[in-house]
Amino acid sequence: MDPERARQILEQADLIWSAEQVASAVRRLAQEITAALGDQNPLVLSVMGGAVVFTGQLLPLLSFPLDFDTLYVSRYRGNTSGADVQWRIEPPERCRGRVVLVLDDILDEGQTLAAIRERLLGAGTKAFHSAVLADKDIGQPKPIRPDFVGLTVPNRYVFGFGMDVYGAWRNLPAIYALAQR
Ligand SMILES: O=P(O)(O)OC[C@H]1O[C@H](OP(=O)(O)OP(=O)(O)O)[C@H](O)[C@@H]1O
Ligand SMILES: Nc1nc2[nH]cnc2c(=O)[nH]1
Repeated sequence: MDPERARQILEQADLIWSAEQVASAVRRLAQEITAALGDQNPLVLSVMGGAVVFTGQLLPLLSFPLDFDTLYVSRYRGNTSGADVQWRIEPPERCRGRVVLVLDDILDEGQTLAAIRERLLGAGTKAFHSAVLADKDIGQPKPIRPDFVGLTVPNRYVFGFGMDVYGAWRNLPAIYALAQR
């Protein structure tokens, strides 16, 4: 995106969760995940690209044995509304028979995470768990409920901490909502 436009979007956006609030939520999630899965030797799968920052902050706080790999699934593809779920990196073969923890940045309508669960269970995953940094309050039922949720965000398009706005600002340490027109 044109950098001037990116700066303008950030200036007009509303701060939803500060960097310290997000970091605190990640620390709490690490404790909850450790208590639940610390003796399960899980395969942790990070959903590229939005979960990259969440994953990078969370993994060093998980001080128990685990394996790590990535999935690459995309539904929004730089837009602010979702389309079909497209797989760019499929689940690894080694998910078979494993306890799996999927990390994603945001649960919006839940279609992406539900599709991931279906694909992983179909590929022989023994137990599926999921953690999302942000759960969007869409006011409607969702097809999946994550085991671990960091923060709730309002029913607006949000960005920062791995989440993009038209491709920009994944690098922000806090979470913002796009200004409403
Ligand atoms: O709950 P849903 O409505 O299905 O939306 C959630 C998904 O949307 C985002 O991915 P996106 O398709 O934007 O790709 P990205 O991770 O590359 O940003 C996010 O990372 C989730 O995977
Ligand atoms: N960046 C971003 N990606 C999403 N994917 C689904 N909802 C959202 C959202 O609000 N922001």
